[in-house]
Amino acid sequence: MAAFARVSGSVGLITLQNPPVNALSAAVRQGIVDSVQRALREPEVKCVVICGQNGIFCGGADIREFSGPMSGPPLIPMIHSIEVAAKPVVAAIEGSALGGGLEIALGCHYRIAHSKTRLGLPEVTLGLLPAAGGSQRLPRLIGVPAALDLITTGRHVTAAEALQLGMVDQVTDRNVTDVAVKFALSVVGKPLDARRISMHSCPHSPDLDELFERTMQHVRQRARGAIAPVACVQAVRAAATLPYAQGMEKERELMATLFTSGQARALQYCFFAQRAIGRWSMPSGARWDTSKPRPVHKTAVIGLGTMGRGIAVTLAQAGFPVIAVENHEKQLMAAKQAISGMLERGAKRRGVTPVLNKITYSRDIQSVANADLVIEAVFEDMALKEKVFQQLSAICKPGALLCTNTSGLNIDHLASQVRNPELVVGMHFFAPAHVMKLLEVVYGPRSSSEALATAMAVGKKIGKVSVAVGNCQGFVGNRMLEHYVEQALFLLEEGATPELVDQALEEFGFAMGVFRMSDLSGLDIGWRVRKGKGLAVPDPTTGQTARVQQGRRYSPVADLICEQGRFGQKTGQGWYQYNTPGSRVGKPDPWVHNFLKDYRARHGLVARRIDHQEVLERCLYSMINEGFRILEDGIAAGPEDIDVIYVFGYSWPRHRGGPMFYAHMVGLPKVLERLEHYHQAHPDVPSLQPCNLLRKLVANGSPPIQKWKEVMKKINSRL
Ligand SMILES: CC/C=C\C=C\CC(=O)SCCNC(=O)CCNC(=O)[C@H](O)C(C)(C)COP(=O)(O)OP(=O)(O)OC[C@H]1O[C@@H](n2cnc3c(N)ncnc32)[C@H](O)[C@@H]1OP(=O)(O)O
Repeated sequence: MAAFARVSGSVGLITLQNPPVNALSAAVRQGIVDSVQRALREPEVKCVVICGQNGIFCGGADIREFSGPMSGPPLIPMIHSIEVAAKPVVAAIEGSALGGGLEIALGCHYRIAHSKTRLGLPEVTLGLLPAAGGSQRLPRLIGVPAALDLITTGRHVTAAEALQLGMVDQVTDRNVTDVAVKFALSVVGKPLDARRISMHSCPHSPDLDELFERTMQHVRQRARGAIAPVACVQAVRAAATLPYAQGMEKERELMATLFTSGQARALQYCFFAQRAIGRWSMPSGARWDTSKPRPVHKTAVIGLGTMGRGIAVTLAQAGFPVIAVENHEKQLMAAKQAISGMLERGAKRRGVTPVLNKITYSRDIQSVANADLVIEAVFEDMALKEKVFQQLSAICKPGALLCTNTSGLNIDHLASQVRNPELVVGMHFFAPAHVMKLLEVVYGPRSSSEALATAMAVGKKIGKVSVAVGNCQGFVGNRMLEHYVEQALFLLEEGATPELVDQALEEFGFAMGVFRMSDLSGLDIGWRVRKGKGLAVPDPTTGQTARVQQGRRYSPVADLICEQGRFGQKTGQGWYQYNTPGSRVGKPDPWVHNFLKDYRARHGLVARRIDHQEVLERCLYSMINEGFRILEDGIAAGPEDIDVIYVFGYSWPRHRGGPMFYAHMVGLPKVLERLEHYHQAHPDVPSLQPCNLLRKLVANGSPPIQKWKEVMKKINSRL
C-alpha cells in the first residue's frame, strides 16, 4: 500500500509501503493513485513528496505478479497523473530506485537522491523493457547515448553518476525525505512545464542513425539470441525519432511481444532462482535459517597455482586477511607478482586502492595455524591433497574450517584424513577464480551444518553466487557436463565436425561451443582426468584405441587428439587451428577433418548427415537427464540450484533459464520421448536412458518446474 500524510503544514507525503523493497504490487499502485488524487484535491496541500519506507524508494514492479493475470491500476496512467499534476511532485529517493520505481521518479517534477542510492532500469535483465514510459522519458532527460547504455544493459548507477547524467537534481547525505520536503516547499508556485519530461524532445545527438546501427550491432552480438536488448534499442530509437505519444505506442507494442515471451519467463525464473539458492538445506534437515556460521576473521590459501592465486585475490578484495602459502620458492615469487598485478588491475577498474597488504606470503604451511578458514588449492591430485589435509589437521587451531578447492574429488575421503571431518567442505571455484561468479559449496556426509553455513556465508561475502551441493563425482556442474561433452564426441564419430556442433550450441546461446571452449581451457586437463579414471587407454587385447570402456560406449577421439600434442589455444592446435600458440581466433582445421575421416574408416563407422536439432537434443537432453538423476540422488536440492550453476558457471544462456527450466519449457514428455528415441538408437550409451525421476514426473502429469520438489517429495514418500 501507500500511506498519505500532511507534513510541514502543506506537503503531501506519500510513502510506498511494501516490504522488503516496496515493489509496485496492485495494492501499492492503488495506494499511490488514491494518495495522488487526495494530494491534488486537498487545498491545504501545496506540493507532494513521494518516498519509500525502510530506506528504499522502490524495487520496481512486483515481478511475482507477472506470472498471473494483472489487476489493479496500471502504471502508465498513474505516472501520467503525477507528471501532469498542477502541484510540484518531488521524488525522495534512497536505497534503490529501479524499473517501475525509477519510472515513477521520472514522472515526478524533481528528483532528490541520497548519496548511497542506486538507480537503474534493469527490465532488460528480466526479458522486458522499461514500458511505463521509461524508454521514452530517460532519453529525453539524459540524451540518447546514455539512455541506450542504461536501458540495454540494465546497469545500476550511483547517485553521483545519476547527478552527472542529469537523472537527479540533487544528491544529499542527509535524510532525503526531509531535504525533499524542504525543497518541495521552495518550488511551490514555480512553472512546471519545463519539468515535465514527456514534453521535452530528445537532446540532439549527432549521427543518430550511425549510433543506433552501431548499438544494435553491438547489442545483438552480446545478446546471444536474447530479444529484450534488441527491443530496448528499438524503443529508444522511437523516443529519439517520434513524438512522445507515438513513442509510447511503440513502447507498448514492443512490451506486448516481450511480456509473453518464453525468454521473459526464463529470466524472471532466474531472478528468483538466484535468491532461492541462498535458502539451502541438507538431507539431515539442517537449513540456512537454523544454522549459524562460525566467525571468519583470518583466511589462508594453500597452493598458489592459477586457482590459488585467484582465490587469494577474491578473499583479499572482500576484506579478508589472507596467508598465502606456496612451498616452491620460484612459484611463490611468480605468484606474488601475479597476485599484485591482479589486485592492482582490479583496484584500478573499481576506482579503489589495491589491498596488497591484505596478503601475507609464506613457504611454510605452519603459518596457517591461526587461520579460521583454510582453502587448499593444490594440484588436482588426491594423494597430494590427502597429504595437505593430514598436515592441516595437525597444524590448524581447533574449529578451523578446512576447505578444498576441487572440481570433483571426493570430499568425504579428504574429511577422513583429519581429526574433525565435520569441518571439511569443498569450495569449487571456477577459473578464473577472481572473475567467475559461481561457487559450488560441497558438503560431505560428515560435514556439519555449521561448516556449510560458514562456507556459504564466506561465499556471499566474497561476492560469489554460492550453491550448496552434495558430494559425488563431479558434483553438479561437471557431473552433467561429462554427458554433454560425451555426446559431442559421439557426434564427431557419427559424422559431425567440431564447427557444426559448436555452431548449433552457439546459435542456442552458449558463449562458446563445446569444442571452442575445450580449446580455450586446454584439452590436456580432461585427458589427465580420463587417464586417472582408467579411461583413455588402449584395448589390452587389440592394442587399438578402445571404443568401449568399462562396459559402455566410449569415444577416444579427444585422447587421440591429445596424443598429437594438440592441447588447444596454448599449443596453437586443438579442435581448431590457430595462427600462433596462445592466439584466440580458431579456424576450422582440415587436419581434424582428415583425422576424423581416417578414424571413422579405421573403426568401420559410416558418416551420416547430422543437423543442429540432433546436436542440441543429444547434448542438452543427455545433460538434463543427468540433472534429473542429480535431483533423484539428492545432490542438488532443487532444479533452481542446477540452473543457477549452469547460468553462472557454464555460460548457459540466461534467457533460456538453465537446463532444467529449458526442459520444463520444451515439455517433459518431449524430452522423455527424444531420450527414448536416442537410447533406442544408441543402447550402449547409458546416459541416454531416461532416468526414473523424469519418467515419474511425466507420469504425474508433467507439473510445472515450481512444483517438481513437491512431486519429488510425494514420489519419495510413496517409496
Ligand atoms: C506496463 C509495464 C509496467 C511495468 C513494468 C515495470 C518493469 C519493472 O519494474 S520490472 C522490475 C524491475 N526491478 C528490478 O529488476 C529490481 C529487482 N530487485 C533487485 O534488484 C533487488 O532486489 C534490490 C531491489 C536491489 C534489493 O536487493 P537486496 O537488498 O539484495 O534484496 P534481494 O534479496 O534482492 O530481495 C529481497 C526480496 O525481495 C524480492 N524482490 C526484490 N525485488 C522484487 C520485485 N521487483 N518484485 C518482487 N519481489 C522482489 C526478492 O525476490 C527477495 O525475496 P525472496 O523471497 O528472497 O526471493
